[in-house]
Amino acid sequence: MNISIITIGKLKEKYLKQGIEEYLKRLSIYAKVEVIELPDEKAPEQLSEAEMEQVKGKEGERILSKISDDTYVIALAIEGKQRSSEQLASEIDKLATYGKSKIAFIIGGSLGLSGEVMKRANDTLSFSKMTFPHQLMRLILLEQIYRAFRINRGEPYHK
Ligand SMILES: C[S@@+](CC[C@H](N)C(=O)[O-])C[C@H]1O[C@@H](n2cnc3c(N)ncnc32)[C@H](O)[C@@H]1O
Repeated sequence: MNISIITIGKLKEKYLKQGIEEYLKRLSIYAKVEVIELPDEKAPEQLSEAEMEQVKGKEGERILSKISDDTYVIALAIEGKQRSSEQLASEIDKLATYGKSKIAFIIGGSLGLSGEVMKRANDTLSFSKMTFPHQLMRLILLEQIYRAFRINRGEPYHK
C-alpha cells in the first residue's frame, strides 16, 4: 500500500520532526509512506472572507496537483467524520482488500482546506472538534496509521 500525507506548511519544530521520523521508520515495514510538504500561501494576518478563500484556493491547487486519479483521498477536517482507531484500521484494511492501493491523507494550512479539495475527497477524518496545529496533526495522524496497521495485523499495541 502507498500512503501519502499531503500537508500545507513547513514542519519547523525539532521535537515533531523527530517524532515523525520515528513513526515513518516504524511504518516502513507495513507500507510505503511519504510526506509531501507543500508551501503555504503567504498572506497578512487580517484577511477578508474572499481573500481567505483565495488563499485556500491556491493552497488547494497545490494539493490537487499531487493527487492522481486513482488515489483514494481522505481529507482531515475538524467537521469531518470521527472514528475509533479500530474503525480507521478497518477502513484501511477494506481499501487494501478492494484494490485501492493508493491513499492520500490531506492536512490543510492555517485556514483549512478549500472547497475543491473537499470535493475531491472520497472521505473525511476528524480527530475531534478541537483544532490542532497542522504540524502536530501530522504526528498524530502517523501514529494512528501505525496503530491501524498493528491492529490489522493483530499485533500488540498499547491500549
Ligand atoms: C490549524 S488547522 C486549520 C483550522 C481552520 N480554522 C479550519 O477550520 O480548518 C490546520 C489543519 O489541520 C487539520 N486539523 C486540525 N484539527 C483537526 C481535527 N480536530 N481533526 C481533523 N483535522 C484537523 C485540518 O486538516 C486543518 O485544515
